[in-house]
Amino acid sequence: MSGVSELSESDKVFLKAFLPPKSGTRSDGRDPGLPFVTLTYASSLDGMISLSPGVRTTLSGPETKSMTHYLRMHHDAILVGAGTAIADDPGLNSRYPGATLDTQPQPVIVDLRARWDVSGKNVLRLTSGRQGKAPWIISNLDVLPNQALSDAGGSLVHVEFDSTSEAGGGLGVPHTQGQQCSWSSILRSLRKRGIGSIMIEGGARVINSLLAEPMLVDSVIVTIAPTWLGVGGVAVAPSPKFDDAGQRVNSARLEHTVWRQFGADAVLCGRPMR
Ligand SMILES: NC(=O)C1=CN([C@@H]2O[C@H](COP(=O)(O)OP(=O)(O)OC[C@H]3O[C@@H](n4cnc5c(N)ncnc54)[C@H](O)[C@@H]3O)[C@@H](O)[C@H]2O)C=CC1
Ligand SMILES: Nc1nc(O)c(N)c(N[C@@H]2O[C@H](COP(=O)(O)O)[C@@H](O)[C@H]2O)n1
Repeated sequence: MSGVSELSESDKVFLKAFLPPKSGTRSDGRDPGLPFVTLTYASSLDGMISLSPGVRTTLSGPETKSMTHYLRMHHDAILVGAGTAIADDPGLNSRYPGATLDTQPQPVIVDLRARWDVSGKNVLRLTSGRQGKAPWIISNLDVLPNQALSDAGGSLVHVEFDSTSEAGGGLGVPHTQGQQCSWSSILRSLRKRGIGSIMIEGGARVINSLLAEPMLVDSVIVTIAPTWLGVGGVAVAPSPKFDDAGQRVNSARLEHTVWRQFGADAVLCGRPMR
């Protein structure tokens, strides 16, 4: 049993405006070289997404879990960072009723330093059972680092390092977190491979850096669970932002927001203010 059930018609209507347009590409005439990007995650009331770094933590209830699998089915790809792949061993497929191999999202893992060993992991188990697609790895390497991955049909999406990242964190991420690729390069490379829409699930580093790049994000869908994870959890907290006068301002904000209750959880949808 997957524990994923059909959404009600009214739940689907609530989500509709925040889903990628049918063609899978942006509808507003802007950059056709970028996919439609949905940033989506589940948060506690204290803004945490897991109990501590590297710990898989269930926040979504059955209704919001079903919503996540509905959203996955409506995107061409689903992306997580290596930290999430290592911590969660995610399946990265859609278990929504009626999902077929054709409607499965393409799993994408950002793993520049080849930290994630995919051997024996859930995503490959699902690939071999034809319940999901073989993952793509975003890396600046030239060949896939893992034999199990190439045997399963996975592939490498080569993206160069962002030349500004060592100097100060080109994605609004402190430079102590090492070299990185620009989100624009990652997303453009995926678009060139036919990805018209992508659901980005996390983890914290991925979400925080994307919140600093509102031009790249089309929709944000956040599940808010009625619980506090407490000090020491992994927080969604983008880097501080300053105006031209050097005054601290809000790091990011949503507009056109709508809220709805799904079981015990609240779901917030909005568009990043640019
Ligand atoms: N509640 C929720 O909805 C979710 C919770 N999580 C939780 O988040 C935690 C993991 O978060 P983090 O440790 O922050 O890891 P993460 O999943 O954000 O991955 C960070 C890693 O991804 C790579 N990366 C990300 N962006 C990059 C870029 N632009 N260029 C180059 N490399 C890049 C780097 O290897 C980096 O170390 C886990 O505990 C997981 O359970 C993860 C997803 C969703
Ligand atoms: N929507 C949501 N709610 C939670 O409570 C979560 N912990 C997550 N985590 C994300 O889902 C991935 C697990 O996916 P599978 O069910 O194994 O396919 C995990 O890696 C996070 O990206 N999401």
